[in-house]
This record gives sequence, C-alpha cells and structure tokens, in this order.
Amino acid sequence: MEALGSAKPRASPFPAAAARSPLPPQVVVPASSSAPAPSRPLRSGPKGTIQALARNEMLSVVEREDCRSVNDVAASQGIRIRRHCRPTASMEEIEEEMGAPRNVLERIIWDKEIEVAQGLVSNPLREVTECAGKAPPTRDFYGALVAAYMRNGVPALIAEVKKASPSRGVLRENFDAVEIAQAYEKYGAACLSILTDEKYFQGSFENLQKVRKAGVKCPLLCKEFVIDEWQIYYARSVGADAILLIAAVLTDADITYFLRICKELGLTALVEVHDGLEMERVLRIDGVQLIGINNRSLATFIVDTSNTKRLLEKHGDAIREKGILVVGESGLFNPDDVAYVQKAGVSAVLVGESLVKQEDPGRAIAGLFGKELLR
Ligand SMILES: O=P(O)(O)OC[C@@H](O)[C@@H](O)c1c[nH]c2ccccc12
Repeated sequence: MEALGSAKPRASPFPAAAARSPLPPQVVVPASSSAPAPSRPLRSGPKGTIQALARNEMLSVVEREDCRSVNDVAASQGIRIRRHCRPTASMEEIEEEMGAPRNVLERIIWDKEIEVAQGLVSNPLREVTECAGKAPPTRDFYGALVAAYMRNGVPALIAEVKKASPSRGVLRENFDAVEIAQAYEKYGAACLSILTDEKYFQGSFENLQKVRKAGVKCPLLCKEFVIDEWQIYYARSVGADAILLIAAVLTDADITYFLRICKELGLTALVEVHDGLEMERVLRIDGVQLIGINNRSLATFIVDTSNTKRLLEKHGDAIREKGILVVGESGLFNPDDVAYVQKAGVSAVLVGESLVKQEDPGRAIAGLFGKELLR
C-alpha cells in the first residue's frame, strides 16, 4: 500500500476527545474552523462577556472548559498525565498556561497532541480510515506469541526496533530498521515492536511500513503514544498488526473505545500498565487479551524488574481467570532476567536495548535466552 499523502499541515482541528464532547452539538467546533486559539489567558468579565468574544475565542473557551473536564475525569481515575487540548498553540504558550510538564511522559503527550492534530490535517481521518479498511489483513499477534511460547518453553520474544530513547539516548548509530527486523525474525523473534514516535525515540511510521513491505512475516506492534483514534487507523493503514495502549495516559473510556476500534480493524491491543492502580483499572475493562507490565516508569525512567513479580503476585489469579496473556516489558538483559519474569508468570517479553545495542541484534537473541530459539 502506498504512503498516505503528506500535505503541509495547516491549522489543526481539535482532538478527538473534543469531538466526543458531552457539550451540545452547537458548540462543537466545525471542521472548517481553522483559527488558532489565542495565546493570552481567558478573559474574565461581567456576565455576557462571552457573547462579545470573537467566535474563535469563544471556541477556545469551550475547548479549554472541555479539556478541564477531560483532565478531571482522568485525575479521578488516578491518571497524573494532563492534556493541554491546545493543538494550535506553541509549547511556550501552553507552558505559560499550564506550567512545565510534570514529567517526561507528560511532555511526550503534550507534543503528541500537537503532532496528532497536524497529522489529522495532512491525512484526514476519513482518508486514513478508508486506507486502513483496504490494508491487507492483520497477522495474529496474540496467536504468534502463544505458538512461540509452546514451541520454545521460554517466553515468546517481541523484539523491539528502537533507535533511541529519552532515558538512554541513541542506542545504535548505524540504524537500519529493516535489517534489524529481518535479523530478529531470522533468529526466532515471535513478533516485532516498531517504535514510531519521532521526537523522543527517533522512530517513524515509515519504518513500520518499510519493515512490512520488506516481507517480514512476524506480526508488528506499532509502539506509539496513542491518544487519538486517528493514530490507530493510521498504524493499521501502514501495516500494523497490534498497537500499544498506555494506561498511564488513557482513561477507562478511552481504553474501552480504542479496544473497540482495534477489534473492528483486527488489531491486537497490548495494554500497558506500570502499577497496581493501572492494573486494577485494566482488569475491570472487558475485552483485554494482552497486558504488558512495564518495568520502567515512563515518568521517572526507573527500571525495576521486581515490578512484574509484585504485580503478578497480587493480580495473577484474576489475570489467569480472564485468560489474559502477560508481557514482561523493559530492562531485560540476560537469561536470568528472562527466567525471573517467566517464573513470575509472563508468557512473553518485550526487549529493545539489550538486543539493539549489540553488533548483531539477531544473534544477540540466543544470548538473551541462553539458547537458540526455534522459528
Ligand atoms: O529497551 P528495553 O529496556 O528492553 O525496553 C523495551 C520496551 O519495553 C520499551 O521500549 C517500552 C515499553 N513501553 C514503552 C512505551 C513507550 C515507549 C517505549 C516503551
């Protein structure tokens, strides 16, 4: 399938959350609205002032009120990441209003809001959904993990194509996504994870598409910070078979809604949690098949593999009862690490750094597991 168009971004539409706003339809921003939100703070004034505001300013008021309720709902679920909902403002303007982001994850999400809005302009949702609908069928990500686990008796490998990260910097200078993906496949990876975030991980959707087009057969996870349905359709349109949903940034309603879209598209969702609260939230949501436990906090970057053990000790029974498969994510470097998370109850592992940093990332797989994997 050909790449989607890449017209220069004009002004951005509002995020999908606003389109699903509970506000009455007459105040939802029409698609034709292209006026950027004003940078100064909200005006306060006598009753009726709002009627006197220019239309775009009024819409901006609506946008921010709506955003406040979005952030309130998130906070009530224990989510600490806020949205700015001002995709046309500059980061300085956003920080002037909201203060600096509280941590790296929040900064990534704030950038992502702007990026998604620009993506929606260059590749409108209708075109992207059409493209996603016409894409060749998905490969069975979940099934590939189960089969590999049975075949090898060690957790199935989701090998990550990862050039850099905010915590580790550039992991590999000479980076060829297709070459790495082919090497991973050759040496027994069950599935691949392709980082698509450009700004913080130096990844791209283009890498995902290139790997798919190069004939790699492993199912592909689009490793993205999903905050909007557009990203899911876009991922599918370039060949993704699975997508990451991060509980630390998504409300229960968002996860439920995105799972529905995934189901429609035949995509597997890997729902990522880092702590007990996120795990409890995710276990209450119907239709989750795959939970990833991230040993790295995306807020502080602290890596602790005992996180997987702790969460599975507490929630293992509920997880097994629901037939959910668990992926141990991040900070795994050697056979002891793999054995440790396997004993804790994971059926698959997601590994980037320890493979991608080695001269030959394919051969590094045998080093990680202490044996060669069967394909
Ligand atoms: O490179 P590591 O430590 O092996 O980690 C891989 C993967 O788990 C990590 O890249 C990751 C897990 N969840 C994420 C969410 C966004 C970005 C990256 C990630």
